[in-house]
Amino acid sequence: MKLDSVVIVATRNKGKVKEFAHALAPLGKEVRSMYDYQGLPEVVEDGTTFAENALKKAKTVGDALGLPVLADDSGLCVDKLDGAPGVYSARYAGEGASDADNNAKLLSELKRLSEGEDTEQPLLSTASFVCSLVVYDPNTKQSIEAFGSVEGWITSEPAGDGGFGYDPLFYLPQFEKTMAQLTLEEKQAISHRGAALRELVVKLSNNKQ
Ligand SMILES: O=P(O)(O)OP(=O)(O)OP(=O)(O)OC[C@H]1O[C@@H](n2cnc3c(O)ncnc32)[C@H](O)[C@@H]1O
Ligand SMILES: [Mg+2]
Repeated sequence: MKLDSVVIVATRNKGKVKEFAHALAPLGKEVRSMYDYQGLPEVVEDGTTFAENALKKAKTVGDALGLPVLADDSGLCVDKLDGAPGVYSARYAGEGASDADNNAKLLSELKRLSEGEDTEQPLLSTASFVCSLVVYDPNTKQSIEAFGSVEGWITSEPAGDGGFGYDPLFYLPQFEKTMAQLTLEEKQAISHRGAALRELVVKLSNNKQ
């Protein structure tokens, strides 16, 4: 399997679309998303793992279009919250929640846990962003998977307006910045999605089917 010059990503997340378009442009690829096709089925993200949900997205959309499709299921795992919000990251504050709602919920959960601690710390917990990617070809039923992650801290002081989702709360000590303060290039070089995409490109180039 190999990626066509038009890469269809089974997503409705515009932040993801922007990152994939930016990352794949140097490889001569144009990115399309679910916004570019009419009448696609909704994907029910009821898997218990990121990989399961990514495969479900790629299969649902790939089967509907009859074309190979790339899908991304990703999220934030916060150590002090035992890995939450995890696969529920997009709907942490409820179905249809905005990024702002989810970020507010995350801060309130973490602040509740640190109540009574005598020192006021801006860094509330270690955390990781994780990303499962799957490319699925409905013609051969073959799928190829890749995974990436990045470690950081949740900060009580949101900063930056780049990226999307939980980026303003995800602090990277090595940069002394949040993910939302990085450029698209900088984010891609260190992010879960960047790492997963690099792994996927290697796997695809080694794949002879
Ligand atoms: O399912 P699709 O249509 O791809 O879009 P989505 O936004 O619902 O995406 P997910 O189901 O994979 O949920 C992942 C959530 O995790 C968060 N997330 C994932 N990657 C992120 C990133 O790079 N930066 C910040 N937050 C991220 C963000 O809140 C996402 O909504
Ligand atoms: Mg989703």
